[in-house]
Amino acid sequence: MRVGCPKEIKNHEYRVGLTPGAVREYVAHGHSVLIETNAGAGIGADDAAYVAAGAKIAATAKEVFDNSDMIVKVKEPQPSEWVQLREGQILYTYLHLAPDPEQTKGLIASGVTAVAYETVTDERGGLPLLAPMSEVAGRLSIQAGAFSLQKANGGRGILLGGVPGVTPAKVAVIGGGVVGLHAAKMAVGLGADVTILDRSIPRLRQLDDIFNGRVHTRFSTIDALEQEVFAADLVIGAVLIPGAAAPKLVTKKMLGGMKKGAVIVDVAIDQGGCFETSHATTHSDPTYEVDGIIHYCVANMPGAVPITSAHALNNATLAHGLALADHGLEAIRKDKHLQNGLNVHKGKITNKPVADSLGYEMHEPLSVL
Ligand SMILES: NC(=O)C1=CN([C@@H]2O[C@H](COP(=O)(O)OP(=O)(O)OC[C@H]3O[C@@H](n4cnc5c(N)ncnc54)[C@H](O)[C@@H]3O)[C@@H](O)[C@H]2O)C=CC1
Ligand SMILES: CC(=O)C(=O)O
Ligand SMILES: [Mg+2]
Repeated sequence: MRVGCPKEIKNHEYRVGLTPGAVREYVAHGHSVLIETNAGAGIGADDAAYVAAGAKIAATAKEVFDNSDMIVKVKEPQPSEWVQLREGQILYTYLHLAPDPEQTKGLIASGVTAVAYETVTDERGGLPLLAPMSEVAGRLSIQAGAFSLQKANGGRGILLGGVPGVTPAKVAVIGGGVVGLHAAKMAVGLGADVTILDRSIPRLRQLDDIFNGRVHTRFSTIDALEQEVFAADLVIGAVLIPGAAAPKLVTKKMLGGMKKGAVIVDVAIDQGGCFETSHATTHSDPTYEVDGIIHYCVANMPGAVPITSAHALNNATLAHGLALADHGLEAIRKDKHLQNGLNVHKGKITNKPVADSLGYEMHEPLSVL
């Protein structure tokens, strides 16, 4: 198969869909790989490194889109990209369609077969292609929150860990999945007073075991949420209902009960966000204020640390990527986890949470493939 990888064009997105190491694997499987010039610059991989791995270099994104049977990317296609996709081509990348009706229309119109990293599943009920970026974003969320809490950055002016004789800041993490776990690890490491809220009691048990008393866990009711959010200096939004738009758990009214200068980092923003007042921001202008509360809502947080993120992402995407390149649509037909990843095929929506969120008819993957 002809596999292509354009340079990412989203704001401050420095990751790349294929690292040179991944290219070498595709080439070893007999595929040809076309990389847009400078696609790996953000991770320190120049064109020569890709040529050494067996790729050919394309001068433009158009050349990549025109000459590839499968496009491997990181972020959801931007408008200038989705018009270059076509029927018969496979798109393998993050999509986050539920909160993005425009992109969904673009992908439907293109006829492309789009596999979304974030809805591919595994045998243990996890989301293996989302998990590495959730690890990164969870860890980054505390760095972003700590920075935003500094007075000069609009925050309350409190140090997460305090100092001897002064109590630490309170951090509330809403959603104790992968993002929540990694956010809590960093916050605990910095010495903060951390509470994790989740709706899953088995998950709260697991977290209690992992942290061995170093975090508080709370079942997430409206009451519990309100109490923790009102008490917090930093709130991390980390809930997920796979494929679906995030539930708005913290309302605008609740901001009134929070401490002035408190910070929220809504990591779930790529699924629309779990704060009513969240809207997506970019790395160039990551925060804004509503009712005295600083909001950080960057939808591609891992793009800020592309060396870590691109390698972690490629580790996770390689096996299914090779299966798609080796077997084309047959790879999806014979793997229920790739069927869960299929969001759009030949103009039809094939993922139920996406269809339900946006009001489209749902088509079972096997009925359209
Ligand atoms: N902004 C960014 O750059 C990035 C955003 N993300 C996003 O972060 C979000 C979280 O991802 P993961 O941690 O991997 O998901 P996950 O599935 O591992 O964890 C989500 C957790 O939320 C919990 N939950 C669901 N509904 C809840 C509710 N009403 N109250 C409390 N907890 C609830 C679930 O029980 C689960 O434990 C996703 O939207 C993901 O796409 C991930 C990576 C990067
Ligand atoms: C998951 C996601 O949105 C990201 O890594 O940018
Ligand atoms: Mg996004």
